[in-house]
Amino acid sequence: MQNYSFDDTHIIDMPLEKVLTTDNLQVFYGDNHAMHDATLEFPRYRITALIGASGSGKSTYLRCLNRMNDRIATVKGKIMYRDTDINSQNINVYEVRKHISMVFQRPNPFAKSIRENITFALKRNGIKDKNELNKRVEESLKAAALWDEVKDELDKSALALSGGQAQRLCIARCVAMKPDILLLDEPASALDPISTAKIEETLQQLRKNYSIIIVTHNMQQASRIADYTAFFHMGHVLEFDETEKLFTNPQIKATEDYISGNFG
Ligand SMILES: Nc1ncnc2c1ncn2[C@@H]1O[C@H](COP(=O)(O)OP(=O)(O)OP(=O)(O)O)[C@@H](O)[C@H]1O
Repeated sequence: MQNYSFDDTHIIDMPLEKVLTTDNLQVFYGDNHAMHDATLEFPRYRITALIGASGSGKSTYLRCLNRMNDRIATVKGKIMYRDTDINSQNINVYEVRKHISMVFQRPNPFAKSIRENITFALKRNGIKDKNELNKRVEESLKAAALWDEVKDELDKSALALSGGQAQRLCIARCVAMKPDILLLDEPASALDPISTAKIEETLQQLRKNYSIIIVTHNMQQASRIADYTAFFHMGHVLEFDETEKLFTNPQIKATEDYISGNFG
């Protein structure tokens, strides 16, 4: 692979209201310094895509944002959310995850009914009122564009759903807790094109009420849905800009080579 300078970067300051920022974020898996100095600002009510080749550090970075790397890696630097550094030691990570929720690559519904997939965390957080629970089930399934398909079978097993439906259920499960930020790690990579399109539509709708950060390998997907895009290369963020600018007029050679398929 061609050597690109890690000093040559183009990272814009976020002109919109910020929902989350990382300041000099670094991640170590033992001796492997997997993420170097990631300093980024994420906008509220927008979609930001993280792109880059396999192993460039996208998932590593994303997992830091709601402390999913605890016990796996050493994470240094600041992650500022509502004036609090959520990367500091004294933070309750379960509280963090109520505000910053993660959807994984493979749909992972619980072996419970569709309804219970949604209500499980709500009940654990003290919501017992049946009407409130029913309301949250309906609202979150509607937000994830799944309600019309499952409203008559809420008590059936979630394991009977298709992959695309199961992934939308996982999104609904997050949304039911009313987080601020949704993190998605390649949520459509295991899905067919129709299910992928449905997930993309769902994310476009969710963007009105949530701030979304999505890892994707799919550059068309990033250019279709993301307002801002960050390009990762070998554990460095080399470029961050409005998606349209990054794809039509990249400022960094590595980004240009990656998006034009001349990488490696
Ligand atoms: N749990 C882990 N333990 C040790 N090293 C890890 C772990 N997860 C990732 N790494 C290493 O961190 C680096 C970045 O990997 P990461 O999975 O974050 O990249 P990525 O850009 O998300 O790749 P992909 O697109 O293939 O998912 C790689 O060198 C990888 O081997």
